[in-house]
Amino acid sequence: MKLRHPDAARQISRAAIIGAGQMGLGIAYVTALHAKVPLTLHDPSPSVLSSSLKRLDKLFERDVEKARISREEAEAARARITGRQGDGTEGGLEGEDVDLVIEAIPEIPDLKIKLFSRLSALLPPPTILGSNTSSISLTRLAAAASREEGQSLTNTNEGNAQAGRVVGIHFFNPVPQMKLVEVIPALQTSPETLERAREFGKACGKEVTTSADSPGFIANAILMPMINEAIIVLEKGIATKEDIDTTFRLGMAHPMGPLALADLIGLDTCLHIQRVLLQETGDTKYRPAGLLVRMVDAGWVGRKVGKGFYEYDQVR
Ligand SMILES: NC(=O)c1ccc[n+]([C@@H]2O[C@H](COP(=O)([O-])OP(=O)(O)OC[C@H]3O[C@@H](n4cnc5c(N)ncnc54)[C@H](O)[C@@H]3O)[C@@H](O)[C@H]2O)c1
Repeated sequence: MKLRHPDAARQISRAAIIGAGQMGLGIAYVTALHAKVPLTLHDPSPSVLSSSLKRLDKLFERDVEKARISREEAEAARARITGRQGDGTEGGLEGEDVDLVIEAIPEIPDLKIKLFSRLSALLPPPTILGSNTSSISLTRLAAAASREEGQSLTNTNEGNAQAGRVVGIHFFNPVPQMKLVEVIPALQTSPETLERAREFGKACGKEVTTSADSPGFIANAILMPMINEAIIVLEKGIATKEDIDTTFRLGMAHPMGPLALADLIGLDTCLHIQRVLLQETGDTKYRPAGLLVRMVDAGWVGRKVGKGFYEYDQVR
């Protein structure tokens, strides 16, 4: 493909990923293996960080055993990943020559807004500030990046440059297997940033789609109401969880049913997304199912803890 913008040709030669949960570690995997970009993987929780690095070792080992990659490729990719405790803004990234940051922290607007505001103060443009958000407005995150000590830089050259390098780079779970990246420009995103994000997605071995900055973008605007409805059908006692999932697997040729998929995504993440959709649209069709809220209250948030709608032996 011909690059339209000279800046878009700038290589990503160093990256940082913030949040080493299920998405952060998957993004680290494809960035190191396919895009061949060295990176630091940050998480405030020492236990999450160490279990994610162990999980990465296992993922590389599994792909070598399955002859998907050679041992040399696996070792070279693993050597590109360094774990670092913290959220990247407390001495983790200062002065680092990073071309791209992708955050994969929880789907909570205030958390992401604070992070973008801190990252923008730390890493000047043209470092791209990417978000793996499933539903939160990139335009809001870009506005947070163009604020300094609470003051808006909107429509100044500096503010435009700060906000123009923010973009949504939305990977799918599990990242090593799923072949899609949804790229979402904020209203402020520059064409160069958009093109570099698309090129990065392709370098990670993914097909890239583009969505406008609208609640839930393409994927979750459609998927989350479906998952929520499946939970409501279960809650009303219309069918068992197995029969709901079987309906989608065998009746609609989905690889997994909506309740099993909700467990894979994480019920906490589903609830956060549903709340963002409700808040952003004001449309009560996005009201989260009561059972979803109760399950999250109970801490039964899916595969990552071993229990959601189903039970799992392997906990991350
Ligand atoms: N789970 C999915 O299927 C899926 C798919 C696509 C996108 N996403 C999006 O990816 C993001 C992460 O989701 P996940 O499933 O990996 O969640 P997760 O709960 O597995 O991981 C989140 C990680 O962020 C860390 N964290 C918490 N607060 C932090 C902070 N302030 N700064 C830095 N790190 C912090 C946590 O320790 C945790 O390891 C969310 O925005 C989610 O919407 C999730």
